[in-house]
Amino acid sequence: MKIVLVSRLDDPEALDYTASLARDLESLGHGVALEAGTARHLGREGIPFEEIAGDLVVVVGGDGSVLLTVHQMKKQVPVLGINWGEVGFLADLEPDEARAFFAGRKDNLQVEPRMRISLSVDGTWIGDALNEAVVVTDRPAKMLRFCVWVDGTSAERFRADGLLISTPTGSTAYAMSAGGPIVDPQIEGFLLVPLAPYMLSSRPHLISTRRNLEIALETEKPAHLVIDGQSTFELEREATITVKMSEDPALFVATGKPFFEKVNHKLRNL
Ligand SMILES: NC(=O)c1ccc[n+]([C@@H]2O[C@H](COP(=O)([O-])OP(=O)(O)OC[C@H]3O[C@@H](n4cnc5c(N)ncnc54)[C@H](O)[C@@H]3O)[C@@H](O)[C@H]2O)c1
Ligand SMILES: Nc1ncnc2c1ncn2[C@@H]1O[C@H](COP(=O)(O)OP(=O)(O)OP(=O)(O)O)[C@@H](O)[C@H]1O
Repeated sequence: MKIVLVSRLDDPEALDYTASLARDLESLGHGVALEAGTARHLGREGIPFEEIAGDLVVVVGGDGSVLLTVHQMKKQVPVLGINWGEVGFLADLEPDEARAFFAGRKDNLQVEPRMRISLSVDGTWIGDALNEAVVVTDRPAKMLRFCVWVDGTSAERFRADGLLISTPTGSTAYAMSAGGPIVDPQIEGFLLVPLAPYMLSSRPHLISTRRNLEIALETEKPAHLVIDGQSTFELEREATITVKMSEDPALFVATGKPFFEKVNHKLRNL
């Protein structure tokens, strides 16, 4: 296989581990390259995220590192995360499991697609999100007003600190903290979770990807949209966000660890 390795850069032990994993994978007969930032830290030449291609990207880091890699790749390549982070929900293997995982496989990796959401603001595409897009006010302790349009019908109008538009993958991240449900990643849907809504009762909504979903910002206050904690966009006053299922899902290598076991083990005692 042609494998690209990405390491988190702020931890020398993760970089050392990545270098030794590169040697192990080469000795198993794989073609190994390093992502440019990782390579620079190891004194080698590498490939920028945008140009990553091949059969597999191995990310040594936590969820932030996996999100960054998926966000930066122009063309999605299957990702396998090795958990060198605090939670590592998206990083399935522990460092001591990686060698046995690769020793048992030459090139028959099973890959699971994970839906992403494609986001446009006032008709211009701004990016795809694997976890979520969150709209937040620029001014602390000020509320925004939102209207949610589903198939041209005004479904909900409310004031809140912000609004999360999450994927099922993101349901275990920010959306969970904001009171949203855990959504099986095999379901395709848009999960809307308001942040501190100003009303007596408000419920998260799970909306089919077959519907036309638009979020209108009905406010004069400055706001930002953040994708996966990676990119931030300034929103014009009264911007309209169009939400679609991306045609370019993220691809994750299936390691055989059941999703609901991970929920139980990794998210119970945070
Ligand atoms: N209050 C919150 O829960 C909150 C606030 C801001 C951002 N976030 C999340 O952080 C993500 C960015 O990650 P980061 O590591 O760069 O930021 P970060 O360093 O602020 O960490 C956010 C935490 O969320 C966890 N996380 C991220 N994606 C997850 C997922 N799909 N399932 C379970 N846990 C997950 C990470 O392990 C980490 O512990 C955003 O996409 C957002 O979902 C959460
Ligand atoms: N190759 C890279 N180039 C630049 N920045 C990187 C790279 N890899 C990781 N980062 C950044 O370094 C930080 C590492 O955090 P990461 O989320 O991986 O670990 P963590 O916060 O300890 O774990 P978790 O998110 O699982 O709790 C993130 O902000 C990530 O975006």
